[in-house]
Amino acid sequence: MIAVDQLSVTLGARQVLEDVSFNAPRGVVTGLLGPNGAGKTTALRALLGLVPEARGHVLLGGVDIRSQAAAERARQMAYLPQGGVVHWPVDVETLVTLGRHPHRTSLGRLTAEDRAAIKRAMAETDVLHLRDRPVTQLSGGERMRALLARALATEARVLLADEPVAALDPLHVLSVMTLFERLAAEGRTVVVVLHDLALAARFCRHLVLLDNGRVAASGKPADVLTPKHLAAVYGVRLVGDLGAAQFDFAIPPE
Ligand SMILES: Nc1ncnc2c1ncn2[C@@H]1O[C@H](COP(=O)(O)OP(=O)(O)OP(=O)(O)O)[C@@H](O)[C@H]1O
Repeated sequence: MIAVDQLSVTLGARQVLEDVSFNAPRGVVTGLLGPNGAGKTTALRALLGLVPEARGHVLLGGVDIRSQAAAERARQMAYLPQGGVVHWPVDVETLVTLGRHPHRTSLGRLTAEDRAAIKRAMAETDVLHLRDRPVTQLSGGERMRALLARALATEARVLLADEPVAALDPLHVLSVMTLFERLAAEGRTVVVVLHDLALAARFCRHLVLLDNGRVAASGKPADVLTPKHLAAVYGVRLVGDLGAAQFDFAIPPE
């Protein structure tokens, strides 16, 4: 669904991405991995067409994103940026409503479809009870969930999420990753930047491992998260099996 072909980005004097090629298929969650500074955020921003310095091609459903107007891209691709910073003291529901902006032809009244998408996104991220709270007064994890709700409210066919679970507690990590799995199973393309390798092994059926601006490995988790790759890219030794954690968490039944 997304095909990245020979993407290169030079920022200032620094080559941040070099001949990066990978696919993010529909129907599965793709994990974008790599150490700090490997180029993950730059790659996501280039997928969105937000890096003017980018060379190479990003195809969405076979169409080069450069041939699409920005408004069309905004309807097709939703983005959750890293860090969860919000400067305006707007309430959560107003923030989530911004996710509908690419669909709206005027700033007039919301349609029933808009309202349903906003409510669904807030329910899926467990922020309905926070809807009237100023975003600037939320905890880091609550704010990240509100920002995720904004991205989901767009109902784009592609979701790009940069470290979406870094600030979340174990239950919300599981519910957000499970939500990504479901969105992918429904036919969307979901790309998630993760640092938690065990989580990547568990929820991502496809992985792209970046190292110093290049693709070190891509494919199935078993082929990417090998002791050799982990040692070469992260400088860590794999102890045990990433797919067989000694203990685990699960979402309790209702
Ligand atoms: N505007 C810029 N000018 C010069 N170098 C930049 C610029 N933006 C990012 N970089 C560099 O590009 C490299 C990749 O940055 P990027 O944010 O894509 O990494 P990342 O893999 O997302 O890292 P992290 O895991 O720390 O979030 C880093 O070394 C960073 O310092």
